[in-house]
Amino acid sequence: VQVLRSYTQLPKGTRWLPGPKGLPLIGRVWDIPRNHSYKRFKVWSDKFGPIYQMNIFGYNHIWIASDKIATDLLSRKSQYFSDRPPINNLNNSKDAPEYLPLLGYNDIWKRQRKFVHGVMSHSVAEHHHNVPYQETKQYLVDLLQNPTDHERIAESFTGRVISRLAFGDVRFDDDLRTHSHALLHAISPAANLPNIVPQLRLLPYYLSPWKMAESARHDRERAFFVELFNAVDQQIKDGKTEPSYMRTFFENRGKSGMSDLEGSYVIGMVGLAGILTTASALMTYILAMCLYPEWQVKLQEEVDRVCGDRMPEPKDAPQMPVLRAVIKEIMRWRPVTPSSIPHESTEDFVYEGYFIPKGTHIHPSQWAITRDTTTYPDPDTYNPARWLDPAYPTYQFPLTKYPTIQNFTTFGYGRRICMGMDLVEQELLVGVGGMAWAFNISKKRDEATGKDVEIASHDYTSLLISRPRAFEFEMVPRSREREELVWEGYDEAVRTGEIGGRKGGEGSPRGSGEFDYSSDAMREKA
Ligand code: HEM
Repeated sequence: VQVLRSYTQLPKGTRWLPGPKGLPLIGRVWDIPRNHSYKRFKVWSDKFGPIYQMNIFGYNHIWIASDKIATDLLSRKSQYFSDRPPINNLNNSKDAPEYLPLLGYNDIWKRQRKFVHGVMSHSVAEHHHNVPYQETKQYLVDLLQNPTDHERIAESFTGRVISRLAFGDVRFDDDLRTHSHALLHAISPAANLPNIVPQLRLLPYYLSPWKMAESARHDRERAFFVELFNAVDQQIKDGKTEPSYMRTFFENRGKSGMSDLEGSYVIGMVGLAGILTTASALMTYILAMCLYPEWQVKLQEEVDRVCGDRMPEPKDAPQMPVLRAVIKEIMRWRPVTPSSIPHESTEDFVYEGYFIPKGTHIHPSQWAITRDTTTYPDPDTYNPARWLDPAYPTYQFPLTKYPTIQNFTTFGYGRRICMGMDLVEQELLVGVGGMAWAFNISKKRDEATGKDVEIASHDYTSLLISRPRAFEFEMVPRSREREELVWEGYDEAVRTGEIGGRKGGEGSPRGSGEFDYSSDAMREKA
């Protein structure tokens, strides 16, 4: 029936997109690995072209490996391509007012997106109240003490930032992290079978381990969001004046058209969206500096020239094209969501003679797009020069403004483009800039052999938000003076109340001064 229907559906004068041949109904599902499936989709785009299709489990899917085609469809024709496919492991992801990024293209999404746009624009106008810069002081001190724990430390940094911005209080960072990991697991195809085989959602509750686990996760998340809502309510009653997205919700209660529960969900979701994504990019920076140390040297030269003895600040950005190039290349080289977040079409559409039926799932395949050799020569090499040198097709002038990560392909397209771009930019400017200012990062030296411990260039997790798996590296302060400055900046921020300081209020344990300040040796090595 499926095949027959597809033949009768094709309008006159149009044709189907090319694509891998498979069996009716299941397509080529056996050929799609559960881990790093985006690499398989790239192999097919190399074979079938920058846009191809395949039917899997009754759904028509299209993969796009070209920024131009993705822009043509998802941005220029966004009125037809702004829906989302359902996440089958969640209960009604398209219509329940709970998951803004996963909602269908409907009135609930429009209302929520408008509201979030309003609160975040205010935050952007206020330069996010300088929160990312302030929290970097703790980020650096945490790294100083325990660099091997950099994954948790990066998540804590982004968690503290969004906790303060969204809820006016730093103390929700840990819980936000926990819930964002749980949600990521629930929605990732590699972690839950119903996200690959949609028919599994038809199983009754008592036969479905996925439904049971998801129901428990959902209830915990709901309770947490309500707790956040009540906490801000209490802050306001106590006369605290921290600005926050939730506070804005309270101030406009009734005007946004959202119930209190919906408001708590929307802002809770923004909180969850803001943690693991940016943290992944911070982790990739460490990996990139181990593998391409020459860029650490170039970056540190710029940081020292522009900032000297102080940490980079957002206002330095126009004078720091190398820093912006290092960041943009992180986003290109190892996209945070390499499989992308798919869109769904709401109307039949004909693109250059090819028929795209309504209900098609569209994947702007970030892995393939960022490996398009016409735009990115030698794409597997981490090379920030492609943003700085006029010899490359991606170079843009003036360097006081470009490169910028705003609207970059890895933030998606059209009406569904990421809402956190400005915040990400700030966090990475100060987070990456701060690391370059404070630390030398390098491969770990094997004491026994005296050689570097080799690390993989691409050993990344397979969840929707991808990050490097644990790898060995060294991160040491660039000098005793820099270490002291990191502590001084932190102490000062705690003293003036800019940041809360360490949990439990035990004050700042000073560094031991035990580091091997091998910056000169490292530079030579680089
Ligand atoms: C490196 C960091 C980040 C990356 C790479 C990223 C990437 C993305 C992508 C690819 C999408 C889907 C776009 C599309 O469908 O075309 C998205 C949506 C979204 N992002 Fe981000 N994101 C990041 C950080 C953030 C942060 C920090 C926040 C908020 C604090 C945020 C909030 C959102 C929201 C609310 C959506 C849903 C938009 C919608 O469906 O209408 N993101 N992001």
